[in-house]
Amino acid sequence: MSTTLVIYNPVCGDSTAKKLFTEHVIPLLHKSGKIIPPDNIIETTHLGHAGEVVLDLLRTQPGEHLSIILGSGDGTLHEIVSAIQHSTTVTWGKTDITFALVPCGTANALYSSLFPPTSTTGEGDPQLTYKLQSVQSFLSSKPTEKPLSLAVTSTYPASQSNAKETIKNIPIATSTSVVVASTALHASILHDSEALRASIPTMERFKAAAQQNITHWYSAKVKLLPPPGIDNDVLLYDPRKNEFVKKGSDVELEGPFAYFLSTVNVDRLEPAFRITPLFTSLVPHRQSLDIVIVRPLRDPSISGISEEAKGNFAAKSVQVLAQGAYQDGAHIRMRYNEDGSIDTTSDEGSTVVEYYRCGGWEWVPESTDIQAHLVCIDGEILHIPKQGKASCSISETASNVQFSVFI
Ligand SMILES: Nc1ncnc2c1ncn2[C@@H]1O[C@H](COP(=O)(O)OP(=O)(O)OP(=O)(O)O)[C@@H](O)[C@H]1O
Repeated sequence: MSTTLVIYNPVCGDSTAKKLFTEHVIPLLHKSGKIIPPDNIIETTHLGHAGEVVLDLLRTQPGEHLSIILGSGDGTLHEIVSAIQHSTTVTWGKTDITFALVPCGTANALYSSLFPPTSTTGEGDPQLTYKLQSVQSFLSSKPTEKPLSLAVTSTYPASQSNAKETIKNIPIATSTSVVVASTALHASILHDSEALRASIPTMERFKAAAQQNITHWYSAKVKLLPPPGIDNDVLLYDPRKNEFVKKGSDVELEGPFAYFLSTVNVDRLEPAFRITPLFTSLVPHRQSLDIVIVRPLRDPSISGISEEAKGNFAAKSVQVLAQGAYQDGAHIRMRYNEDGSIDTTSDEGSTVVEYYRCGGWEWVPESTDIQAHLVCIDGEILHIPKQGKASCSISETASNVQFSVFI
């Protein structure tokens, strides 16, 4: 059995989802013969509402396939997937959910990765045409469905052992990303920008949060794990060859870190911010995470950890993001000259960014570094307990449910 649900978030992005759905999306569905009963058209009224609606439907109308026309940003999609991941009281039969995404959010990372803004075609209003591509695929006679990978991240307490048992591997919190799982600068910005929401209601709060954190170096140890399966390796991008090279079955990295961010399903976090560009230019053969790491001690002009060094390095972190990620992903080719300046044309010198492709990661923060204890999962913030750790791994399903997108 197949059910179609329409869900839109009226307050996401610039709050135009309701108008878009009333004037264009729902009439288009009806015109194409997809009559959606009013009870299956939901305007969300509160945080978490979209997840509640989907769980209710899975409980009352268990079926093999559910299509959701979703008008939102990435946050609402994350809520739906997380609600299903957390629904441990119910064992779902094998279920597929396919989303027809209508980008109505602020960033729309997933939509703009699947439909890069330059690909707009067709007649009429180009902006509207651009936004309806996934719905048009849903309505076509042979829709293409692209499976979504999930990145499941859990935080763990410090291992405690006594004579009888060792208490470990019981997560404190778990959340599921369809876009991003990060620590370091990105997690701090998302965390602090929420705290600034009341005093700076505009997007300027992200800039203010970045300024608060740009000089911080995050003390942690990292382990990268291979994708599931036999004979899989952690891969590191070699810009000279423009290919990934094998780095073995696990890779350990010492901090400090300025930047540590992994993505699934996307090459960008907003239309112009291509932070993991290789996801679309060197397409992965299997489900995996792309990770971008910046470790300041790779800079030849920095000999140790000092406040002065942190201040000097801040400009380079900005350069990686502003002249790299915002310039079509140019940061992956940046190298250090001997004096520490950044070169985008050279083939020599160590890379500024380490770009890995792998199946998961473990982040163990230094207990004295409070900021290193934050993890960002599609905008949701998890807190790693003191002496604990965070662990992230790729997954195909959440609670037996497989997700995909009409493309
Ligand atoms: N009626 C509502 N009132 C308040 N919040 C709502 C309502 N409906 C949904 N929400 C919440 O709005 C939040 C933001 O939604 P969403 O992420 O889709 O948009 P966005 O933040 O604008 O976009 P993006 O994630 O692409 O930046 C979600 O956490 C969702 O739970």
